[in-house]
Amino acid sequence: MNIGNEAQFQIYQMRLTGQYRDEALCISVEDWVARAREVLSPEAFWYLAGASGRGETMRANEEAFAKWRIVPRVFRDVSDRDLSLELFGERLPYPVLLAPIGVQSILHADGEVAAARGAAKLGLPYIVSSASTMSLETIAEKAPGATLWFQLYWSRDRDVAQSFVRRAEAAGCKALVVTLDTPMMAWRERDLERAYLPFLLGEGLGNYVSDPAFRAKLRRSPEEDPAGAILLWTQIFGNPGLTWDDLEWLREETDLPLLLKGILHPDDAEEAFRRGADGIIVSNHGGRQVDGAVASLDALVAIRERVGREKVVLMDGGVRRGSDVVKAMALGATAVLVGRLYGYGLAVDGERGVETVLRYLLADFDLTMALSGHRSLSALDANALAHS
Ligand SMILES: Cc1cc2nc3c(=O)[nH]c(=O)nc-3n(C[C@H](O)[C@H](O)[C@H](O)COP(=O)(O)O)c2cc1C
Ligand SMILES: O=C(O)C(=O)c1ccccc1
Repeated sequence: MNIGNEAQFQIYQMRLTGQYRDEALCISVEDWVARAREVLSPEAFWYLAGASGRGETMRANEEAFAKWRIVPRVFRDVSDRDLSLELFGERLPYPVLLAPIGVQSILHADGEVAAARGAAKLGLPYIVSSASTMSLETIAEKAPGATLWFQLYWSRDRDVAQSFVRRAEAAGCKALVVTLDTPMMAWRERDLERAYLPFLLGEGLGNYVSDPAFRAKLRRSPEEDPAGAILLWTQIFGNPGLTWDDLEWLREETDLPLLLKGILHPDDAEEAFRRGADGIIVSNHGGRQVDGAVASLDALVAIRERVGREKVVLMDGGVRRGSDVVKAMALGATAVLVGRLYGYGLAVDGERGVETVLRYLLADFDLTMALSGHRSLSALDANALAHS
């Protein structure tokens, strides 16, 4: 059965067999957000839900989807859908990946392991953040079925950056994502009001304190002197001095598919491919960095037009429902990443929450595809849409 019909059936089945548990079942995105808000401290909730500045870009990300409407087609035999795609030689069941989110222990005690396992239940790749609570190796070990990618915060310290790349390869990651929009944190008013930074609590350093190159820079071990490790981290985490020429070093450092995340300008998109990137992720970091930045979906349209049809162009920002995925795909995304959405699932119910919130997103996507007259991703293009 297709995932959409199956999920509907399951929900009604629960009611029929008396297993429907009101407190365990969120359906809409708004339900997940509201429940997450109940279970999380204000600091943790706003860490996840917040943005930079006025939140203009975060809102624009969602509103950009509303500027487009789907124009459904009929008489197209949609009884069986195949929404899979091939990406870097691997088949993905759906064009959806889990975006890197740092310090997931803030959201749930089982943190990244729960999220990676939830993703694995649906066969979706999980992108491990450089700033994960648990080390990449721990996540790989405890979520054995998961397809992992690694997100690199390119450290100012080249030994650490290089060591992270080696570890991503050794842990079996399928791709390397380099995030370029966060060499420093933006002006995040909610976090600043509370003087809240996870790292000050020693959280989010899982990949650093376990790293031989990082440890070699410390006079005393992180176990003996946690404050020393935090201090070093603040000094080497970001690297605002990077330029396009540095990419050559990283490109030679690894044979993994290399994606640049945080691209918004068509000129940068073009340059990325010219310099040997295998893909880009059109993203404004969920509106957490440059407030007032262009919405991801709008940037996607301009970038796809520039780089042509063949290049791998992923996008994230504002993907909340099935129709959003349909629209992004129709506008030229190779696949989309979801960020906060699975964060809410993780907060509400750990592994099961992540699996459920993703299952519902995919169910909605599948049903929207079917009802719009699309049986596969290949036939989906801007012809399927109209401006609202
Ligand atoms: C709480 C939180 C933490 C994040 N941490 C990272 C990170 O460590 N590395 C990274 O590249 N992006 C990070 N991001 C950005 C996401 O990968 C993604 O670009 C964004 O969440 C997409 O927007 P959405 O939340 O609207 O789906 C983070 C986002 C959130 C919400
Ligand atoms: O909050 C973020 O958006 C983010 O990218 C991040 C980076 C390092 C640690 C935690 C989150």
